[in-house]
Amino acid sequence: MQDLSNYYHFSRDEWQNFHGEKHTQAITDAELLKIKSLDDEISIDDVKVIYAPIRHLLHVYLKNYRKLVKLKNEFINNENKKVPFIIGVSGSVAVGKSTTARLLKIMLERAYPQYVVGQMTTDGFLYPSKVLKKKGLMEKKGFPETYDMPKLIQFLSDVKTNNGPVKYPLYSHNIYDIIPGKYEEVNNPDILIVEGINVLQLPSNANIYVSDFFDFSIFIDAHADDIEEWFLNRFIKLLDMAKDDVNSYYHQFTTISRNDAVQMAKDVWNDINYPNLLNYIEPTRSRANLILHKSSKHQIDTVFLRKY
Ligand SMILES: Nc1ncnc2c1ncn2[C@@H]1O[C@H](COP(=O)(O)OP(=O)(O)O)[C@@H](O)[C@H]1O
Ligand SMILES: CC(C)(COP(=O)(O)O)[C@@H](O)C(=O)NCCC(=O)O
Repeated sequence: MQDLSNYYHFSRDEWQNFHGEKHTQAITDAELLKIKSLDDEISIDDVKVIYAPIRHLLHVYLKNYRKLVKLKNEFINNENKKVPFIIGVSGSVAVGKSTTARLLKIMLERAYPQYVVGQMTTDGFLYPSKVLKKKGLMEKKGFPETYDMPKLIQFLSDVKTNNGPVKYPLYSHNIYDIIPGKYEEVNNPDILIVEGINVLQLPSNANIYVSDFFDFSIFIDAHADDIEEWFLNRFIKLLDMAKDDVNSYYHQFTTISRNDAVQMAKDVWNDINYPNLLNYIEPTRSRANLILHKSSKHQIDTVFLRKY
């Protein structure tokens, strides 16, 4: 276990008091229901108890960030240009990064209707399967060397420079590869949420890191046994979705017995995703501003806020 003495530790009960609005509800029941209908997975209780205070904390960081950018521009006699506020979300494969990022996006959009809030994953910066095969890295997908990190850093630098739309490639779980010729665009956002297993890593041959572009970062933490269960559940969902889709990578696993398919997914967890978590993802946890620890069923039981 890493030393987390550099963090304030809060139980769920303690954390829920920090939503910042003394007399009014931080989030209305109608808002909660709308968020819930967009994602049945998230418990309303978590939104109220955990995410409303996070939104308030982000407001503090955002307000300070904007002020600092303005004062810095004044210092160097530059005109005050918008610089996107970037939030990084990290944690294991299948710990719930994209679900959390999606929820944060909705909550921030509601808090700041005047702001453009973007959300993306770093999956698109994995090398395409063709390249991974050539490098003998197909069985290591998700390990640091399977990402084109210089390309990701250039992308984030372009986003911060904010001189027009910036394109990035797209990964599909369905085809288990980068989608050839398909790009998504980040266009002048006020806030960008970037989620990925690799976003807090410090490659030894680099002098600039992905996290240098972050103005706030969150690590989602849980016991490996719980994450394995969530990985297997998601695998089963993907199998169900691929039953009639011959183009899906997962279709091949629908033609063998369910037990054999689940055994294969367990092997993927044990051989790839678990070692990746242990060796390359978990060691980055203590770099995050905020750590959300989940217990079984995805319920967040402890929140760690970095002191300095
Ligand atoms: N708060 C939550 N409550 C219930 N299920 C969740 C929650 N967050 C994520 N999940 C489920 O856990 C699995 C992994 O989540 P996902 O967001 O895809 O993880 P990641 O982006 O880290 O790989 C998915 O099946 C997702 O539906
Ligand atoms: C593409 C990924 C590295 C990204 O992780 P995720 O978005 O699922 O957190 C991962 O989903 C993956 O494909 N890992 C390789 C082994 C596997 O799970 O099939």
